[in-house]
Amino acid sequence: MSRFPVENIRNFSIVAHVDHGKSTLADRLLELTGTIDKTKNNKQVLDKLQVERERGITVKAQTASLFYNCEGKQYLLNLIDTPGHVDFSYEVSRSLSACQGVLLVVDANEGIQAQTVANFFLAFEAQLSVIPVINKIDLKNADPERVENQIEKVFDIPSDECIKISAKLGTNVESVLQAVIERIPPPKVHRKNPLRALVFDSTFDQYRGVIANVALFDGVVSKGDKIVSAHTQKTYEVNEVGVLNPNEQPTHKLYAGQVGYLIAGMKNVIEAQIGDTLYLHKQPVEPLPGFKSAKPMVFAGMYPVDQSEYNNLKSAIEKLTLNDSSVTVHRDSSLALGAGWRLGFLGLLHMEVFNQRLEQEYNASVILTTPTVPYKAVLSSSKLIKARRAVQKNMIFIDQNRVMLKYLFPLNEIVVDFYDSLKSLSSGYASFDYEDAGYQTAELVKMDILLNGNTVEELVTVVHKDKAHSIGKAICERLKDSLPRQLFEIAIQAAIGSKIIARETLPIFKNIFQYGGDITRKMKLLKRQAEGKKKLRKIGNVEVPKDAFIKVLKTRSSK
Ligand SMILES: Nc1nc2c(ncn2[C@@H]2O[C@H](COP(=O)(O)OP(=O)(O)OP(=O)(O)O)[C@@H](O)[C@H]2O)c(=O)[nH]1
Repeated sequence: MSRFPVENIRNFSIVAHVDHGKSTLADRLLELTGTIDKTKNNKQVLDKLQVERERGITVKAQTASLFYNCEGKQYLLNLIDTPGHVDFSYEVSRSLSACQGVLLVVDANEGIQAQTVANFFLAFEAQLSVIPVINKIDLKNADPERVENQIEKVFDIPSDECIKISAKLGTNVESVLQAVIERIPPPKVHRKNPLRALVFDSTFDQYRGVIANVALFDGVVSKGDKIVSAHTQKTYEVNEVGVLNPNEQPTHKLYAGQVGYLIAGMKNVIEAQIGDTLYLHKQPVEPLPGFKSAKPMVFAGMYPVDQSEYNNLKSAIEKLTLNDSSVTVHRDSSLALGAGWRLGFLGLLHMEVFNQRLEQEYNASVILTTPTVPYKAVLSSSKLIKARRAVQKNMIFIDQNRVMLKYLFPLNEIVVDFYDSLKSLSSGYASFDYEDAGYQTAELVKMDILLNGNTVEELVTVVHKDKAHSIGKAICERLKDSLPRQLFEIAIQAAIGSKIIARETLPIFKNIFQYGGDITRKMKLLKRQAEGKKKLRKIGNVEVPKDAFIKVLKTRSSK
């Protein structure tokens, strides 16, 4: 790694609105620099997680070091591919701390969207060089000139600085690499100073412990060095250092200005804080500023399906939060569900992805309660508190066809279904981003869902008074559709305090043996029923499959 003096290093991120083509551009850059084989059908190579491949979205920022020859000089380019969805913007802001520039990718057909604006300002505030890249110029409806004008108008970047490419076909991608070298400055670091390494991400490997992604601001770190964590003041020996290429490739050393990984026998989340500074033993330094902590917007209770799984789930949550530090975790317990946690997420998609990763990567089976947002309640006998609707704050025309509107919304009106409704109403044209605007007063009620008179803890929710009836009715109808019939009638009710506001009745189950028929079919049915029982939760004497909770959650979204 000593072959790369600081002036031959460029650290940059790819940022964009969701689906504008970041991961596809990253594939082409990996191919062009020979990091991955060009002959293979490479698709979103840096999206390594199963959940990313299944959903076709990036949820985790990924780092790759590329080696590139330009005019006789060898460059080391450290690329960080970031997620586009608003729920994962915390990943973006952290990644930018290890960079001096960004490629701001904009779809040549869709033009500037909400996360394009949000990401531009993240980069601008961090004083990074911004290279606008207009992607998908191969599309029939592409209009790169219109997008150039938008970029000039909204971001004040001269249109001749835009690079027009097709990441899919590879058209003009080489000029992106040229621009990275010419327009992004090398990092401002000092190799002769004592080591200062920022931990900007980390993952947990079952055999090797914590693998920390580090950006070196000063000095050098070598295998065998004794290092100290500024956060815990614990000392460790470095077992391995290296670069991600895009898989781990050990190197004996990492030098200031470089980005790579480090393994030093850290075993848990408390030892490996994201934002921590590592320095050499006996050479203490002023720690780097670290990161603002993420502010969770959506909260849900999480419990093991089976209480004997509590410790396994605890360890799975700890390992996964190491890789996703934006999730907040507090111990919680419920009479009905036993011991569990209250988790805070940045949005509903974030919650779904976290749950899916727990199931896929840690084989955990969990019950999640209805997501809620935080409230501050002032107990008062008078009716002073008035509900507030969205209030328009301002309106800016981006060009003839596009307008940017700012509103003040109650958070619970937007986290669940707002984005989907906006997309369908605008035929996919409108996009959306949000930030916290503090607490407001509102008329809210706590709504219980009862099965034969017993409260279903997972479905207790806070709703606006005016919407309680329609949401309660929809939940009861959906529960009726998704609950299996049982040997007795079930009353499904929505209640506010002692007042019932909606009711459905699930009729009695008819035994399959009444119909006679093929014995093997009956055995199959019984076997399936027995397997299904493992995933059942008993509420009073009513058995509720886990799927039913998920279906009901989705009902709430559509109301
Ligand atoms: N026609 C065309 N399609 C492209 C181009 N670049 C990307 N795509 C397609 O656009 C879709 C989204 O591309 P991705 O690279 O996954 O987008 P992304 O910005 O990484 O998405 P997120 O990480 O989820 O935000 C995929 O179906 C790509 O095949 C391009 O240059 N031309």
